[in-house]
Amino acid sequence: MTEPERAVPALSARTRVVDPVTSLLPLLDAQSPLLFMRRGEGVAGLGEALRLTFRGPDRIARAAETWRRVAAAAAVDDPVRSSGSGLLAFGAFTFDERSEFESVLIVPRTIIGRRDGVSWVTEVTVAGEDGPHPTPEATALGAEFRLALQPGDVGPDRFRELVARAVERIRAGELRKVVLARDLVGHLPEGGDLRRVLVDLALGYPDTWTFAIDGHIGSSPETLVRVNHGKVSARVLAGSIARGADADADHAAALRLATSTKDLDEHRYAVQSVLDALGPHARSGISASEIPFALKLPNLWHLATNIEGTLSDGSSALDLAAALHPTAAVAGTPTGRALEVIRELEQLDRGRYGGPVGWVDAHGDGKWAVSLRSAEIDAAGDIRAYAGGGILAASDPDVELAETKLKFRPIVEAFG
Ligand SMILES: C=C(O[C@H]1C=CC=C(C(=O)O)[C@@H]1O)C(=O)O
Repeated sequence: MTEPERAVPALSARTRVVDPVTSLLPLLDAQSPLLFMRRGEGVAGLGEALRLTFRGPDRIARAAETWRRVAAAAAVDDPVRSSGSGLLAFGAFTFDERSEFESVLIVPRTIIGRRDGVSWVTEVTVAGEDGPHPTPEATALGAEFRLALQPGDVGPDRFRELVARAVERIRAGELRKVVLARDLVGHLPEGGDLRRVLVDLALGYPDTWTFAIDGHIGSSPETLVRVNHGKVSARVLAGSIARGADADADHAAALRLATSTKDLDEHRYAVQSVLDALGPHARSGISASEIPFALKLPNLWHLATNIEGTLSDGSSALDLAAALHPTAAVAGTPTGRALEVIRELEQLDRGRYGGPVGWVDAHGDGKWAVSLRSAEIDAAGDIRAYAGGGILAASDPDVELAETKLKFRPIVEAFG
């Protein structure tokens, strides 16, 4: 059944340069922060001028189409012309089309941006409404809190069992790779200031995308897709190993990862899925380094490949997120079979974990990460965090469990 085209409001966005903002974090709303930031630069949002929600199989493509119409109907005055200035929508999309969670695009009333030493504020007005714009004002962080996240629906033993079952099915030839995840749960104390969690994530993992969108927060090292003036880029991650305890052990770990057939295979599937999805949108070619490099994070080494190209069809960053999701870094190979196996074995609602999170502007430029190292926090304060790993024929359940512990570290420590 096709959904009737929804009416879109006429938005006006006006951007102005402001005095340098030293940190975006104290400006955020403590309970419903909106943020997409890396190395201190990025965008933050206050209030909501527009909230669009999507569900089902075409949720990302429909969001891209609706956003195209919102942007076409909008009046944008943007003298700053930086990445993230002007009109934009933050978005968070579910991993699975069957999720109970909503996929959202949110246009804040006020957007604060920071890049290359320039800070700006964009005020968004909805035609026919001239409600007050929230004033970006730094406020003191609320009381510190510590909470211990506990095993959720897929506890450690069950996860090991699921990995073993997945390995059997891969060895039987049903599929080549599947990404299985497990969960941790907890409860946010009444009035808990989520900016405390974001500060820890941003300080502990400065080279990752720290995000907070519609109660979904995390720090992801993986760039799903970035579009800037017709150029497209992505960073694919898949294949992981623990950091070593000292410099020699650390170097040896990176070398082990870079020469591990299992991890190189796991990585190859993830890169191929991104090249296949981007290829039709960049006819003059997409370039990817032949050999992945080892990306150092505070908790892990990952195999990483940077991908670049020039768009040939005017796709927006959100169109490309729709084409790319789910990559083999979060689903598996072949995709359809991997999704079925994930549903059957995990029986978890991943929410927006593993889905695209980021922003798109009125020109279609934008930055989207794959939500990893992340958690859902609902209105009642219930928290569910997720971490997973790519399973192949050679996977060992104990090793995979240990890897998820490392992947949980950013979010566990930020809450703890
Ligand atoms: C699925 C996750 O990581 C993906 C991204 C990087 C490395 C991965 C791996 O080595 O398994 C996963 O594909 C996660 O962090 O929950």
